[in-house]
Amino acid sequence: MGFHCSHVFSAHHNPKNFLSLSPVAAMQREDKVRVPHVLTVAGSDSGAGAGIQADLKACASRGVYCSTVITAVTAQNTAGVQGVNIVADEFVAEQLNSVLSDMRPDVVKTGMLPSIGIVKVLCQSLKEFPVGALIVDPVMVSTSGDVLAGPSVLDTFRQDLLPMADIVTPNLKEASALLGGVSLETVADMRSAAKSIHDIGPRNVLVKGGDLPDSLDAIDVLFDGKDFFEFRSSRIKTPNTHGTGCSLASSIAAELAKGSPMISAIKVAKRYIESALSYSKDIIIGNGCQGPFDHLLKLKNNEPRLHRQRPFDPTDLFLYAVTDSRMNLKWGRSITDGVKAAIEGGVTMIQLREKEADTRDFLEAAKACLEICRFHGVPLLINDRIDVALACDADGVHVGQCDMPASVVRTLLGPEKIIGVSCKTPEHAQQAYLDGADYIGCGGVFPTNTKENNLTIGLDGLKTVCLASKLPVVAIGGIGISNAHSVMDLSVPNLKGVAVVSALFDRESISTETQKLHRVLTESTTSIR
Ligand SMILES: Cc1ncc(COP(=O)(O)OP(=O)(O)O)c(N)n1
Ligand SMILES: Cc1ncsc1CCOP(=O)(O)O
Ligand SMILES: [Mg+2]
Repeated sequence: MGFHCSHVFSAHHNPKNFLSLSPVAAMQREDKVRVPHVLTVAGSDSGAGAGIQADLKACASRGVYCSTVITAVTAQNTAGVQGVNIVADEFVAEQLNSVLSDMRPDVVKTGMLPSIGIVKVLCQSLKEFPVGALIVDPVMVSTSGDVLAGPSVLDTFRQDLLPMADIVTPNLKEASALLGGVSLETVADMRSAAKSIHDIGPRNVLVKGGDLPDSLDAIDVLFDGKDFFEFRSSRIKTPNTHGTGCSLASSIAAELAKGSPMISAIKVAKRYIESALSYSKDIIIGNGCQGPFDHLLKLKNNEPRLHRQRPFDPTDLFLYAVTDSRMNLKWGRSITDGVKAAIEGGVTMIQLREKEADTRDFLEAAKACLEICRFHGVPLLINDRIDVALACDADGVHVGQCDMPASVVRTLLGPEKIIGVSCKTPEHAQQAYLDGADYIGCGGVFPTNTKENNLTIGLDGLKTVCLASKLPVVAIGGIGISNAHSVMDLSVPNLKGVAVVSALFDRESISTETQKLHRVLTESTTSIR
């Protein structure tokens, strides 16, 4: 099917057709955003640690679009390369034509180029469709020691490809191979290798010293034809380094595609790889001696114990405890003690609302509370502070009309986290729904001393907002044992519970008051049914 398709379009017969937009199509694009784009020309790694798959992940993680031309399909895992199937030159040419003629990548990055024909086809395509920058990662031997591009390709590499490159990024073995087998053991050797490779024609040469013996740092040397630059990063002790070369080159490509100058592109790319390696140092994927790393810095958090076990359930809003640093101070309690007592009394959701706390103390308290809440299966949200929520991986945040807009919070926190928004009017409720919130907090229902200058909307105001809201609602403001039933007696289906501060935390025994309030709420909801 794919074969037929590519021939039906026959892009390479008339590539200009792809480039000239009709006035209508051009107009439709006027208000659109052009995104930075890297094309990677490389081999596929079935283990997905290196090659095309690493390039895709690195670019995605750096916020750059990545298209792919596949030069070879390898059977590969964490133990090594078991097989290589080289793609025919003509089909590499067809892929190149398809992408270059239509999508206009800003930067081309090359990896495994396993045949002379493929190198020649690539050089030809780049002459036909020039790009902003060409990064050549001269992949010859895999980190497991398997040969990915034989010596026969080297001459074509040197004669045709390297003179077109804006930067070439050999490791010590590759630099040595490009120079006919010289031995490279010191930073001084790397410098002279960079200079010799520069004589072949690339604008910049980055010799990577990751394999340099006896060094605490990973040192890379750049020569730009005039000056030498050294880039150091700490050597991360981990077996999970498969694909670092490909990923570094594609990250440099990504930064160049965004418009960065070469030196800053290399600096940013190295920092990114260092963080990803450090984050991934303990992950286990595969049984071989060299595992992949986690480009997106996400996998570790999947440990079930550390994760919220279930998606947001509106019944969690039933008895929602909101902490208050001043009340804790008044009663001489820590935040964690307050949270423990509220859970003991039966709260169904917790929000840390610590307006006075220093950020560092707040984060530490949030982490400790999160551990307690995860253990008891109670969702924990952070009031106002998206940074703290992100740093401790809380279950969500609650924001008000003057805080960060919920749509921005959703982008920052991702699709799974719980987002609550304070609403006083039907318009607020409508906007919260459009912004991707999960619930709304509506109040102050009754007068309160906990939040200054807060407008009281009464039970009528609460009912109006509930009826206009497509989201579940929790009522807040001056609610306690004496009036909680009047809130629940409104019996609007999407009013799911009450959020309380002083009725729990400005009391001698948090757990006793929580139990009492829980009973009141249960009694009013059963009497409604
Ligand atoms: C459940 C719930 N509802 C409303 C609020 C109030 O949030 P906001 O309007 O942002 O005011 P502050 O709490 O930040 O003073 C809330 N915190 N929780
Ligand atoms: C944070 C907030 N938002 C609206 S009213 C309120 C304070 C609620 O505190 P209390 O339950 O002590 O009245
Ligand atoms: Mg707020």
